[in-house]
Amino acid sequence: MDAKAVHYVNFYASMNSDKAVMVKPAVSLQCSPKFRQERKNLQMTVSRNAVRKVGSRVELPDAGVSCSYEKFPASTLDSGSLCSTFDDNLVLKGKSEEIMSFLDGRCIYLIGMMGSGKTTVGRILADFLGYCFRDSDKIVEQSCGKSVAQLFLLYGEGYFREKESEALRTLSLMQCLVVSTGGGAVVRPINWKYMQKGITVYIDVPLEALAQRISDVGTASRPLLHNESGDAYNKALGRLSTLFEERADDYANANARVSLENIAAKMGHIDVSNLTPNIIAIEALLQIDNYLRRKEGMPL
Ligand SMILES: Nc1ncnc2c1ncn2[C@@H]1O[C@H](COP(=O)(O)OP(=O)(O)O)[C@@H](O)[C@H]1O
Ligand SMILES: O=C(O)C1=C[C@@H](OP(=O)(O)O)[C@@H](O)[C@H](O)C1
Repeated sequence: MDAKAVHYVNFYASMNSDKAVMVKPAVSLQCSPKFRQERKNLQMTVSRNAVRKVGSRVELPDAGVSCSYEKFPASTLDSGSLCSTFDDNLVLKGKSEEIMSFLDGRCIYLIGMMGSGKTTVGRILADFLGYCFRDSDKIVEQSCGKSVAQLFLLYGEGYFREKESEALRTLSLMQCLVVSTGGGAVVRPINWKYMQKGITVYIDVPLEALAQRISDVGTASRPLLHNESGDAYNKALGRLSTLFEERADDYANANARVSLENIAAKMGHIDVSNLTPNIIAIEALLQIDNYLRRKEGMPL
């Protein structure tokens, strides 16, 4: 049977967090309509290599999914590499411990469009790295005693940008922070200067997924999206597209990039909306590790 007949494979495996042993691997698959009749003849099996512990570090095992059709021998699906869902916390812990000494207290600045998950993912990273989490929008709000939306309304965007730069300057004097920056912080060169002692990580989320998230929660707290006409999803998408065009080159300057499309492709997902904040945080740690290794001339 042609592997392309298989739409996607859901692979689930979990790890016993004490013994770092993967248990209960399971698999299910979705076929294209043309092959649904044949589904009963299709056998899926999951094989796994042992989890390796090197010191305190847990190495992800490879998992193989093979597919046999009626009496034909099993062959490994060629529909892309599959990455299993392990105990995320264990992986986050292992990877954080691994990069901690390389990081040496340097701050991590998360950059990316509004709604890209900088706050959500940032809190997870801070937790596992033993860092403090800071949100530059919140610092501005506390120092001015007004919400971001009020500041835009009362004094305009320029005033907010000044306050945002002040917040980043203050943060640049500190160590061991994960900072969620405002989506537009990247457009001012001075802000890059403030972030340069740390590591900048761009969370790259397709605009359609951003528009979906933002229209789900509403645009009241995001003044740059608030005045468009049309339905919530389309107005968010239109405005995000314009802003992204203006900012894409700035985001590309980040030290590391976390692309949700790349993660989804690695995991065999079709849709980035299936990616949990933990999975994205794991990818962020991997990309930070790669950046630090490249910088030190170490093998990846
Ligand atoms: N991986 C994810 N999948 C689905 N929704 C998410 C994900 N990450 C964040 N969200 C949701 O998207 C919205 C924006 O996330 P947030 O972390 O505040 O983004 P940012 O700080 O970049 O503006 C929130 O409602 C949050 O719960
Ligand atoms: O993209 C932007 O220009 C903005 C993003 C917002 O922060 P989040 O990215 O945290 O939503 C906030 O700073 C302000 O509304 C402007």
